Amino acid sequence: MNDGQQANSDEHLSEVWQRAVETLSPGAKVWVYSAKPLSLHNGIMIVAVQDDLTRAQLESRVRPALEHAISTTLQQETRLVVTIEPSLIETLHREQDDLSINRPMAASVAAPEPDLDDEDDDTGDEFVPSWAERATAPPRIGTVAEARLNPRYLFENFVIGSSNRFAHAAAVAVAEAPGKAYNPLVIHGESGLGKTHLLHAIGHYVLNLYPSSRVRYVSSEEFTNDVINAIRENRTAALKRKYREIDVLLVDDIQFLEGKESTQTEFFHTFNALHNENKQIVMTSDRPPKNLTTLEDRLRNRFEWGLTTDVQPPDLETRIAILRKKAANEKLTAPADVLEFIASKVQTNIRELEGALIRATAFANLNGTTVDLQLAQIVLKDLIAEGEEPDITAGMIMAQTAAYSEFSIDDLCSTNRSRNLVLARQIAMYLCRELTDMSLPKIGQEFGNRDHTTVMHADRKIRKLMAEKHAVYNQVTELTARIKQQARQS
Ligand SMILES: Nc1ncnc2c1ncn2[C@@H]1O[C@H](COP(=O)(O)OP(=O)(O)OP(=O)(O)O)[C@@H](O)[C@H]1O
Repeated sequence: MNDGQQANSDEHLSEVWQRAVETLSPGAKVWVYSAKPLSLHNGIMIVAVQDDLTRAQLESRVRPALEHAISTTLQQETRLVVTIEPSLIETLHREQDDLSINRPMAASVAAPEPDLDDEDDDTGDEFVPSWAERATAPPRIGTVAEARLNPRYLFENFVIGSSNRFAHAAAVAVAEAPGKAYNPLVIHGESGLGKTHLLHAIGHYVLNLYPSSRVRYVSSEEFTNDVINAIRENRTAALKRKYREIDVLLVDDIQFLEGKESTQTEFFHTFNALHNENKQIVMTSDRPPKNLTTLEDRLRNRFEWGLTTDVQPPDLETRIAILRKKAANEKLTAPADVLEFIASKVQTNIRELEGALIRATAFANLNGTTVDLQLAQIVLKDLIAEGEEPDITAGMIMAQTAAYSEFSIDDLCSTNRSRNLVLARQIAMYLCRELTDMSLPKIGQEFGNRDHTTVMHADRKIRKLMAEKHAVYNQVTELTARIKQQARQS
């Protein structure tokens, strides 16, 4: 982004913010008068206030109204992240003196961003992220960068789809303003869906943005071992230094803390020490914290202080995009029909998805041949049989959607066009596309003999809505889970 574009984007940010503020009641306006919008990226607006009290009031009283107003203006569901900038008071006074009140202040946060949203960007190798230019900013704190991060787990290599869009946006927000956006951030989801990738990506991003910050990545198992060894060898002071004298703590798989009493106690104190100092904590888990039932209440409770977000299995388009990116990054050659075949067969675990691609290309390499569809089908036969999804029918999808939306199957097939019913019908059509092998005309037939273009339109519309509206996304995700469960039982 050049200077002119940056100025335009600052102006846009400021305008969106002002419009939202104008919709507030006079009582609510009191809490936003000194707030400053800093950045707007991927459905997250970061706003700075000068102290904890203002942040708490803004979060509890004004947030819903502001989010609603901003989302309406932008026509995109937007979350507000409130950060604290104590220097804001002075800056405000200075700026008011200058009569340039609307100019965003925190250059380090509002500077141009890499286009993280571009799912088709396969030019990762040449891409120089704009934060690389900012990396010369004065060190924020500390002098040692401590991280063992996988160099491939970068935001640039992470393909965004409706299944992970929110988790990705939250991760970027946290990486841009550690300790200020969401603290702690917990990302949960089933195995192989990108939680560790996002955790490492946060670490890389922070280290690029703030080269001297101290980032520590640890799995819960390593943390447990460290605690056990420290106790045994009487080195608890060193343990405390290791985990408390850092700026960003990234903890993978916190479900493994369950049932480990002394580790939980140590983690509790570590958490408190870091959180009190506004140091960032990010954790991953295979379940939401509230379902970590054998974790001490006080820990579970703290895990819910910040933001909890999930990653879901990716849809077909995202799976294909992930394979394309993987093939480009690893210089693997596989034609489009092979990628589509693998993506259509391996649906629930990205690690397995990548594994299938690597297996097919490795087999071809070893045999001095190239990968084609026939070869992929033979090589992956066993893996695909294992991972086969239960058979899902249009009837199941319609029955579950009808029950969920409180309409009847007849309603879904009728010509009635009331708003809620149209949405439910379109979701059901979309799910037929996503979860079955039925052709467009066949789906149309199932829904009261509709034309295939109606199904195509529904499919496109729901994809778009899922990317824009968290409510629709959640609805579709929940319905998908119910349908799969029914299919498994029948
Ligand atoms: N959205 C994505 N784009 C590109 N690659 C992805 C994406 N999601 C996951 N991957 C890749 O899939 C593999 C598995 O991801 P990862 O290890 O982060 O999963 P996880 O959720 O942490 O699993 P587990 O709970 O088993 O540790 C990694 O190689 C990762 O790079």
